[in-house]
Amino acid sequence: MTGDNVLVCDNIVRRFGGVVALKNVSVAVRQGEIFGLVGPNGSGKTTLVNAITGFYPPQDGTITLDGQKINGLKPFRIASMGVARTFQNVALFHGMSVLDNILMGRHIFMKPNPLASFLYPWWAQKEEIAHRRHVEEVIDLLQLAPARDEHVDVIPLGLQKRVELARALCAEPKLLVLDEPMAGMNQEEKEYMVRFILDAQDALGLTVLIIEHHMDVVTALCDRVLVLNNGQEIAQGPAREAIADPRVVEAYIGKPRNAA
Ligand SMILES: Nc1ncnc2c1ncn2[C@@H]1O[C@H](COP(=O)(O)OP(=O)(O)OP(=O)(O)O)[C@@H](O)[C@H]1O
Repeated sequence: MTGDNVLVCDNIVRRFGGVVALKNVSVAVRQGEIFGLVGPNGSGKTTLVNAITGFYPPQDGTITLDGQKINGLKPFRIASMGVARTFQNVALFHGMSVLDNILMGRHIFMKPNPLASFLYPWWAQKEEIAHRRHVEEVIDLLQLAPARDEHVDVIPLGLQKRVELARALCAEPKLLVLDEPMAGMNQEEKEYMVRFILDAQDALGLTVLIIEHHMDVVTALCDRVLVLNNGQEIAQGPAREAIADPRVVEAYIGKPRNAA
């Protein structure tokens, strides 16, 4: 699995005590695609994302980003190599505005150098303007301008999730990892979010790995999917085909009583 793959996970194993959360899971995400991670509750989706982002490194197997091995690296190192992430439960900085939260996405590019800033203030100013320009582009893309000065604690959940997406986009990721970006949203909010993700992919040429439970969202967004059950792959391939696989249907709704 090489070529235009941004992310390659090869035979990933992760145990928690006696629970084997991932059993030899392999997946490759291609440049520019939206790849879905699907499966019933407890099937290992978040564990795989945690392995990729360095929160729970795998005990076996290899993970590479653009051909570079990343398993074993700390989360901040993996983030600085170009993996940005949103969380199942929104993780924004409380007490701060929408704009300040989004600006935090640029921190991986900020290398404070007081001496350089003192000697060359124009240089620091130029850098600040470049950060602002990128942030404004993302704000426009996700239509967040009307909410930019609001406190994140008082805006609706759908908007909070959009702010989290904006913050991740500001990191200019090679790989954007979205953990259930539609969780808790109503139908209208979900449709908006699908549109924003597709627009962002189109404008910024993103590569996305997304955990998603809503099958209408999966088919609207994903080029390909990996379906997990009990920590193992049960299907992988184009979204519509994979989720129609009888093993996937069975994992979600169970076997009919009269089946052999
Ligand atoms: N930190 C942990 N400690 C112990 N067990 C864990 C831990 N994280 C995950 N597990 C176990 O690993 C298995 C897979 O969990 P995981 O959260 O990856 O599933 P999931 O597919 O993301 O589920 P959901 O859709 O409900 O979020 C479960 O049995 C879970 O209890």
